[in-house]
Amino acid sequence: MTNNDIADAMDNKINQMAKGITIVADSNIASLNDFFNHATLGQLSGQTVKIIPVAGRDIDAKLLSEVQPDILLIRSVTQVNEALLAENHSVQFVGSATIGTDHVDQDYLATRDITFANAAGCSKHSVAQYVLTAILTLRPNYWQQPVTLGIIGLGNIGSTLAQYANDLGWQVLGYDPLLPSSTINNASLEQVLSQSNAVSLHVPLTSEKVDSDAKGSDYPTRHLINAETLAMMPADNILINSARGPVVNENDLKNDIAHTGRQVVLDVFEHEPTVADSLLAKLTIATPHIAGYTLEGKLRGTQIIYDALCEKLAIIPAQSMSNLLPLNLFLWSELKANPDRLSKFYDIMQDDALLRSKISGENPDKQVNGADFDGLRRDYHLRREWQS
Ligand SMILES: NC(=O)C1=CN([C@@H]2O[C@H](COP(=O)(O)OP(=O)(O)OC[C@H]3O[C@@H](n4cnc5c(N)ncnc54)[C@H](O)[C@@H]3O)[C@@H](O)[C@H]2O)C=CC1
Ligand SMILES: O=C(O)C(=O)[C@H](O)COP(=O)(O)O
Repeated sequence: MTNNDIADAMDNKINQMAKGITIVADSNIASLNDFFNHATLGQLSGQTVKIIPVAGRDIDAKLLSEVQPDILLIRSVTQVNEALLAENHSVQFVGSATIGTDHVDQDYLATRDITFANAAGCSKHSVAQYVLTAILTLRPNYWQQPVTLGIIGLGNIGSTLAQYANDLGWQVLGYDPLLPSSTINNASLEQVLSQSNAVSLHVPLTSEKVDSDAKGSDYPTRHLINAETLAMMPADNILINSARGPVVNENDLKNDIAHTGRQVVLDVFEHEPTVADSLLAKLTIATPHIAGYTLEGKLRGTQIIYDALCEKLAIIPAQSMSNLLPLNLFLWSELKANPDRLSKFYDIMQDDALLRSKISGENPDKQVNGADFDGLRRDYHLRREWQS
């Protein structure tokens, strides 16, 4: 690019901004049009707003090169990196309405001076409630008896789950090498795996550090659960993964279940969005990456990136999820007093049955295919977050 080209590109950009804001957004973002419209952005910034909703997996380099949007709003299924943005010269803000950020190359965005925001903590109660529901559906006696819950990763979700566990009178054994020790961060990985009745994973997906690569972690989580760590778990210890699929080595998991008969609950899968029947058939509960999919969890995700965009545009937010939420009658105190109402609060076995119904008998590989997995997520039923 010559200096003249750069000057032309900048002129084009200034003209475009004068015309308005163009947003390409994952159509699965909850209440997209309620948060991102002329009244909530345009009037305040003095620009028109054009929003282009696209299925998350269809947001690609070609589209972003043709449309040249100013804003990109995504969820977890869009990989944001140099390959996606190399031919785009316009994006100034990327917002992901998710907690996880493993799909975003934040270092690359920084080299392009693109602001990034994610929705930290947005569905922490929803995911914690999913985990409790799974455990208490499989072991209803745990409502009344002493239980040791192992939690790996004690950030927003893990620590919220620990609060519910303490509220039920359970003991928590937690492991998080990146946080100081505490009443819940109180054990080694081996102790958590070997001494709990159920172990739940709440870590981000991270890889090993390679040479001086700053992206890796000193405590990588990819395949953290493998043949060696599974061997530390007694056979009657439940394993729950609602973090990211590749945290668990699925081949090792299949072997472990074949030998131990362990009860395993997966919401996320190593080869998502496809799920092989050879794995699904061995799982006690399987759901299509919906642990955080309550109305509240999804709306909070949208709210957080909307607020971050308003900050970027230097405008005061004009929309709030409280305007969009219907009355919520699901009270944690009521459920605790009436454990038999659990399936009315959240019927996790219905989600399990829907996923299993997508196994195609005609397909020799027998698997849930990606379109069906994504369809279940797109058309997910209304689920509410329990209130404290
Ligand atoms: N299934 C679903 O619907 C959802 C899944 N998630 C997943 O859950 C993950 C956790 O979410 P949050 O708790 O909100 O994240 P967070 O960032 O608040 O906490 C993650 C914790 O994991 C710890 N950690 C990192 N490496 C570790 C290791 N090797 N061993 C033990 N601990 C380690 C960190 O120190 C941190 O405290 C997200 O990164 C996302 O991938 C999040 C929301 C919904
Ligand atoms: O927040 C996260 O991290 C999640 O895993 C999401 O709840 C999953 O949602 P999608 O972005 O995949 O819809």
